Amino acid sequence: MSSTVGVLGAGIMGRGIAQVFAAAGHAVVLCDVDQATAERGHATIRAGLERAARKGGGPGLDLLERIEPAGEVSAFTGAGLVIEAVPEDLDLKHRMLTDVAAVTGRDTVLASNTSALPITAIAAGVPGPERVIGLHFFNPVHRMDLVEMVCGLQTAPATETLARELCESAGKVVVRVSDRPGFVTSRVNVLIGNEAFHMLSEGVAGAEEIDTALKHGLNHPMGPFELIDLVGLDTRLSVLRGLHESLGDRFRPDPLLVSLVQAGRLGRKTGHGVYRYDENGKRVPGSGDLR
Ligand SMILES: NC(=O)c1ccc[n+]([C@@H]2O[C@H](COP(=O)([O-])OP(=O)(O)OC[C@H]3O[C@@H](n4cnc5c(N)ncnc54)[C@H](O)[C@@H]3O)[C@@H](O)[C@H]2O)c1
Repeated sequence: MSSTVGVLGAGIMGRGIAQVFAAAGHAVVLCDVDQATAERGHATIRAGLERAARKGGGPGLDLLERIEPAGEVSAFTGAGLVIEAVPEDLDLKHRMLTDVAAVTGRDTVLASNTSALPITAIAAGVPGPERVIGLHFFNPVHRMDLVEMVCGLQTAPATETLARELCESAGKVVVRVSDRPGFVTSRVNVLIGNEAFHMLSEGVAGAEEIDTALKHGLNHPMGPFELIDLVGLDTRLSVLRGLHESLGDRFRPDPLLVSLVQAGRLGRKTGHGVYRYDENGKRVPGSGDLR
């Protein structure tokens, strides 16, 4: 089987996934809506590696040569594994994997990095649904070891084996979970984040105080608002909406989160979410002043 890995979507997650597979020695094709967007993704990976190298860390710049930007899914022909990391939208993901299925061999594993959408529904109607699986990576991908491997009703055991082997070859710890809404991690994580917004809206404490309390009192490595700004408020809202629909009222998105997304405050990627960030991505002191 080919060890070439295709990544569809050169956003936050796609770039991270491309980087870790390239760092593990795989050839990677990184595809987005067009060539220019894919090349911007490649340049962003380079900038991150250069930043890490200046601080004396990171895997080095050599891996960039193994990442080929592409503007068409036809570039995935010959890949052993293709992972989609396009926005959290069932129809879009289903459409994209159907397009990828048309240009890849029947033994290519087709994976979705969805945070919470059902793999069985994404796979339904994709030619060869037995090769579709969920591979849920975590942000930032180069620092977070876990991959939740989500098996849909149609996922074949051979698909599981190949997907596990490839993820482990990139140094990941793989946990197999069933195809239930939110899997394990998203289900817990979005509840914590939503509760943090409820507390902020009720005036229990300010954003910085809530973040500090969970880091220092509950040993969370990041506060819930720091994490939401990293993940993207739009992504978090999509996940909550999906879980609200499937699991009921306890996942109803907090109105403040909805308003922030409507205002375009999507987190670090737009420079403003719960907190504000300067042009170097540094948090502006005192900017967590939402009430
Ligand atoms: N952000 C996180 O922390 C995180 C963590 C785990 C999983 N996820 C999941 O990963 C997926 C991607 O999230 P993200 O945060 O990287 O999103 P993002 O908005 O940063 O990136 C999405 C990318 O997909 C591209 N895209 C959109 N439509 C496309 C198309 N038709 N063809 C090719 N590319 C297309 C966009 O141009 C963009 O580059 C989502 O399903 C999300 O739920 C996100």
